[in-house]
Amino acid sequence: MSAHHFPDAAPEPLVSAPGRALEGAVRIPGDKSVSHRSIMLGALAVGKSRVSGLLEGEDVMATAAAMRAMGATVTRKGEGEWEIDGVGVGGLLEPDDVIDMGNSGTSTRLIMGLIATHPIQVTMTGDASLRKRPMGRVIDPLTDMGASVHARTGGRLPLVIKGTDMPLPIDYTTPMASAQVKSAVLLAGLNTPGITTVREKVATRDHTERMLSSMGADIRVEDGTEGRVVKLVGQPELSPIHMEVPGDISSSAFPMVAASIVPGSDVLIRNVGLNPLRTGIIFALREMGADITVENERVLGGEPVGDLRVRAARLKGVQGLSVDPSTMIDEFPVLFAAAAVAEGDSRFDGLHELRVKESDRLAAMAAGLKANGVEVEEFDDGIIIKGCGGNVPGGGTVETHLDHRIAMSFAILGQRADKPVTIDDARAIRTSFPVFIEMMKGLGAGLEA
Ligand SMILES: O=C(O)C1=C[C@@H](OP(=O)(O)O)[C@@H](O)[C@H](O)C1
Ligand SMILES: C=C(OP(=O)(O)O)C(=O)O
Repeated sequence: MSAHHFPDAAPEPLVSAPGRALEGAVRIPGDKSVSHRSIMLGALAVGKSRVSGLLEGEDVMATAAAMRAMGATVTRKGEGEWEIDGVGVGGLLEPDDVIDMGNSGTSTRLIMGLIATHPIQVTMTGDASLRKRPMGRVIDPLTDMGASVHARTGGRLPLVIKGTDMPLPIDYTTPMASAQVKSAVLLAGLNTPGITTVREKVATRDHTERMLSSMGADIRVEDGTEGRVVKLVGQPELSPIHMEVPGDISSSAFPMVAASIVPGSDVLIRNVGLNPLRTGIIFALREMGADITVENERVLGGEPVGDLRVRAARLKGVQGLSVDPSTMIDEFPVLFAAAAVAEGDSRFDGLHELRVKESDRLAAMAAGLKANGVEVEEFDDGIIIKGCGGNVPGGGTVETHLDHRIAMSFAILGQRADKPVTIDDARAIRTSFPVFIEMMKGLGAGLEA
């Protein structure tokens, strides 16, 4: 059960200080984006889906609970082994209580898409972080398709969404680079007669498209001069999924940065998902001088995977990246930690989306870096970080604002701090990477709960 069910429960601080050089091989838990989608789409298939390597973090468990509340049978068979008995497209039932999405934006926005074109009414809520996040970006297109939504001011949770029994296909251009918005519209398009079209100026992660295609849906993706166009033919019969979820590259980013910045480190990260719309962090770190090699490339569950070997390197600052931010959107906080240790200043921009994640990640990183003696300048859509060219001073306490990525980023930064870095509350780490602390300690990191 997630932390917000115990609002009075004590926070769990974490102290990070240098350990030894990081060494060893690890297998990162399953990809969060793929895990969510495997449960949602398994729930809409006809028959029994089997998924292994599922991420058993709180966010994915929120998705599982919601799909159960809407009639699917979602069963844990063993560690990471799950079975989903689908109700078929159009078969979702009205839950008899509020559904609680915890800390998870992906669960909320994608499931809103599913509800929008089923004739059911659902009340959704979430934790203090999720209740601050904007849902207008999905409310707008889902309303065009026929759903009605009553949300709190600013399109915020809790909200009531009433799906339509007469859905209309739409041709929608996403106003911001967001795989969640794209996926919400495509999932709504599943129970909509005709062709639903989503256009994006820059391509975002395409796990929904890949999984739907593997399940037999008629879905076409075309890249043109104005970006990417995805067309889905509605009301398919989806065959069940049988897949192994690749390791989460977003989680891998933490040991990747740690091994890069701790002198003498040499780490092998096995089985990492290398979908080209997710690999920005590898290129960004290499632009800063990191030593990362990809070995043993193969395909798993319709997604490319490989092993990453990361050796310590002297990182240098960068003035803007040549990498598209949407290919590494969740990895910026830990990249900022790398920039704080690097030699020379770094400037990152075009990152307005970071302000609407589990926390305002530009503000939270700027505050935490400053508290630990790093000079930064935060601006509207980015940040300038003055690299320390080695250890950061440290000694500060970081406010995580219920944001797992902020907590983990500072746990990594503490590995190169003169004085320990204190994280006010590490509980949010369970949303995406429950074994993080244990795994990092196993590699040699100095972390004390
Ligand atoms: O579709 C997904 O699984 C996700 C999309 C991204 O969000 P946006 O679509 O808001 O950019 C990302 O930040 C999130 O962690 C997962
Ligand atoms: C932004 C994230 O997730 P979500 O939007 O699903 O809460 C994340 O995991 O960094």
